Amino acid sequence: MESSTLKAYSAAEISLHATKKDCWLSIHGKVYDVTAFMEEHPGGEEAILTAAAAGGDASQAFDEVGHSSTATSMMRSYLIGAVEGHASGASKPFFGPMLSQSEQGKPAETSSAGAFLLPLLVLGLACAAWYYYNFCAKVSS
Ligand code: HEM
Repeated sequence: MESSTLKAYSAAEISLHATKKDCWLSIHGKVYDVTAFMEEHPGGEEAILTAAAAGGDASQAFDEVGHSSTATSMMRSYLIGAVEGHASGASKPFFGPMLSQSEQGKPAETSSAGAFLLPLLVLGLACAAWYYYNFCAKVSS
């Protein structure tokens, strides 16, 4: 994968770039130079600078905002490297938390209940139609 060709940066090095004119962030094991993006960031410069000043690891802050898929695809343009020793981070899927939630949460139950009710509904309608046509046939004859 691309992560193997990325340059590795230590957490200490990333934290040195925490100003408006030179700002790096690490998000899920990848390093982004967001200097050029800060002014355009819809969430404001401050949000990014605060995350950078806090040591550069903005993974949690980024996830908590619930950034859109547009935001995640924009990140690619600012990617400059990977965090040193963060092997799992590079391969960790971004949607991991969301997937595990739906695996154990209510959405799964709802969909299996729906899958069970639909055939019952079809069967019910078929029985009603059968009864209706039989009844009509008896009345008309
Ligand atoms: C490379 C990193 C980042 C990119 C590309 C990015 C991109 C974006 C984009 C495109 C939006 C508009 C809403 C959306 O599409 O989700 C947004 C909103 C926002 N972002 Fe970021 N963002 C980054 C990092 C961060 C970080 C580190 C924080 C720290 C807290 C942050 C906080 C916010 C906030 C507060 C909003 C506003 C949400 C709202 O008003 O609903 N972002 N960001």
